[in-house]
Amino acid sequence: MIRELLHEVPFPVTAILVLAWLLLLWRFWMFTMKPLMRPSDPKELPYWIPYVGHTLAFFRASDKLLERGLNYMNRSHEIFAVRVLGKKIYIITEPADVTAAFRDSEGLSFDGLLGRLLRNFNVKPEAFERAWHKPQPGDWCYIPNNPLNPDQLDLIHFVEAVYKKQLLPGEHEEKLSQAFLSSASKSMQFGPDGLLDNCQMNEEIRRRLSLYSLCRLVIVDAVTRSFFGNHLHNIDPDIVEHMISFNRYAWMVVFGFGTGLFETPVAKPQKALMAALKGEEAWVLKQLLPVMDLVGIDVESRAAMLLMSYWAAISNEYNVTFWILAYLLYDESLFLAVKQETEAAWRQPPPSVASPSSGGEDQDEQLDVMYLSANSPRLEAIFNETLRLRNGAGAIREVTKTCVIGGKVFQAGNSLMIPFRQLHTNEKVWGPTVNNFDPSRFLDKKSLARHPSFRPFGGGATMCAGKTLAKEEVFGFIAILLRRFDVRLAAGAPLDETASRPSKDGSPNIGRIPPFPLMNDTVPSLGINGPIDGMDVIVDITTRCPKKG
Ligand code: HEM
Repeated sequence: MIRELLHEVPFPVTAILVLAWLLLLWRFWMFTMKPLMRPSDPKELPYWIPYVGHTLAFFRASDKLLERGLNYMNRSHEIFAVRVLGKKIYIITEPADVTAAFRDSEGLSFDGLLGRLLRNFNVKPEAFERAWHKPQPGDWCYIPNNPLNPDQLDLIHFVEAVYKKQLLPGEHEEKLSQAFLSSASKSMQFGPDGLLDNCQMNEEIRRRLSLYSLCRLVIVDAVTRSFFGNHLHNIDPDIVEHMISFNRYAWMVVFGFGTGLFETPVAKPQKALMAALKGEEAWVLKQLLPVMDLVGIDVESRAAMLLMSYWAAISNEYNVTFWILAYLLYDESLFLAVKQETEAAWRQPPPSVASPSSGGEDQDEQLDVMYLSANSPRLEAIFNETLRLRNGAGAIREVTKTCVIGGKVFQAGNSLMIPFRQLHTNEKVWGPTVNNFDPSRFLDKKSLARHPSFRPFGGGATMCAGKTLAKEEVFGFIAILLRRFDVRLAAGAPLDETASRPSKDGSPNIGRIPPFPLMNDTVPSLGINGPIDGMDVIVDITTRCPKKG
C-alpha cells in the first residue's frame, strides 16, 4: 500500500518527505534521547540544520539567542550549549560556575582565541610561529640571563607581562593617566587648539554639540597621545578618525570577516592604522622593540600586534563615558550629586606655583584623579551600573582538556562563553528590577561590585589590565567637562512626549524630554555597546571658565 502510494507521488516530493523524516529522527535523537542518555553533557539548545545550528542567530542577535537558551533551561542558569559554525559553545551564567571557569586556566585556554585574533589582525604565519616560540638554550632568540626577558617568555606572554607592568596601578599607570588627562584637558575647548568645533551639530547654534562625538573624539585622541605621544598624529593627522572607524567595524576583524576578496568597511581604516604603526618611533613601550627584533618579527606583524593593544585601550571608554553623561543629563539629582563629587577633587595650586600668565585662574588647577577615583561613591555606583547594563560582550575560552564545571563535562575542542549581559541581568543576583538603571543598588550593597556575577572586566588570568586606568580616565574626563562647562540637554531639541527616563522604580516617567538613546545591539558586541546610529544626546554647552573656549 505504502509502496503504491509512493509510486504515485513525484520523486522530488518523496525525497523531501524522506529528508524531513530523517531530520525529525535526527532532532529527536539529538535533543530528546541524547540528553536523557548523557545527563552530564550540557544540554544543547535545539536547532534544525546540522552544522549551521545557531550561527546566524549568534552573529545577528547573540543576546536574543542567549536569552532563548536561558528560557529553554527555565532560567535555572544551568550550563547549556549552542552550535556556531559546527562548533559547540558552552554558555556559563551561574556565578559559581563562572568563578570555576575563570580559575581553570589548564583546561580552558585563552591562547587559542588570542592566536586567532593575531591572525585576523594580519600577523603573518612566520611571525605567528616565532611569537609563540619559547626561547630555549641554543635558539636564535635565546640570550642567557636576558635582562629584558629574564623568564625567557615567548613573545606573546612577554608582551602580556609588559602590558600588565605598565597598566596595573603604580608609577607607569599614573603617568599614562596624567598624559591622558592633560591631552583631554587641552582638546576640550573650542577654537583651533581644541576639538569641540568638530562636534558641532548646528552651524547656526554655536555650542550645540553631539555628546557622542564629544566623548569619542576627545577620548580616542587623548588615549592615542597618552600611548604614542604625538608620533601617530605626525605620521597621519587622521589617525583618530581611522581608529574610530576601525572600532565601529572591529567585530568583522575579530570574527575573521576583515580580510579576503571584498573590501569591508573595516579594511580601509585598518590599512591606514597599520601604515602609521609601522613607524618604529611610534612605540611607547620601548621594552618591546628589542625583544620583537630578537625574535625576528617583521614590521607588518609588529604593527598588527600594536594595533591589537591600541584597540584594547580605546574600544570601551568613550561608550561608557557617553552613557554615564546621558544618565546624568536625564536625572538632575544624579547630575548634582556627581558634580559635587567631581568639584571636591580640584586642587588650587600653591600661590608661588601659579603661572604669571594665567594669573592663577582655574586653568592651573589640578585635578586629583586618584582622590576622585577613590572618593566618589555616587559616580562609582553610576559607573558600575553603566558597566552592568551596557556590556554586551563575553569572555571566550577554548576547552583544551576535558574538564568538569558545575557538574557538566566539557569536551576538549569545544569553546565556552561567559556572556556578561546574562551575568549582569541574572534575576537571582540582581532582583526583579534587573533591567532598570538603578545605581543605588551598588550604594546599598557595596559587595555587589565584587560579586562573581558582575564581570565587566572579565576575570582570571586575563582580567582587564587597564581597569584602574579606564576608571581614572572616565572619571577624569567627566570632571574636566563639568568643571569647565555648563552642560544641558539642548533647548528645543525634538521632544518625545512618550519618552520615559530611566527611572529608579521602573515606573514610567513620562515627560517632555528628548528620547533617551537606545543601545545598539544589532552587531556582535565586543565590549561596551554604543547608541543606535543616529541616536545621540544633543547638548548645549556654555563655558564656565572664561579662559578656555
Ligand atoms: C571600561 C573600559 C574597559 C572594559 C569594559 C574592558 C574590558 C576588558 C575585558 C572584559 C577583558 C578580558 C578579556 C577576557 O579575558 O576574555 C579585558 C582585557 C584586557 N584589557 Fe580591558 N577593558 C577596558 C579598558 C581597558 C583599557 C583602557 C586598557 C588599556 C589601556 C585595557 C587593556 C586590556 C588588556 C591589555 C587586556 C588583556 C589582559 C591579558 O590578556 O592579560 N582595557 N578588558
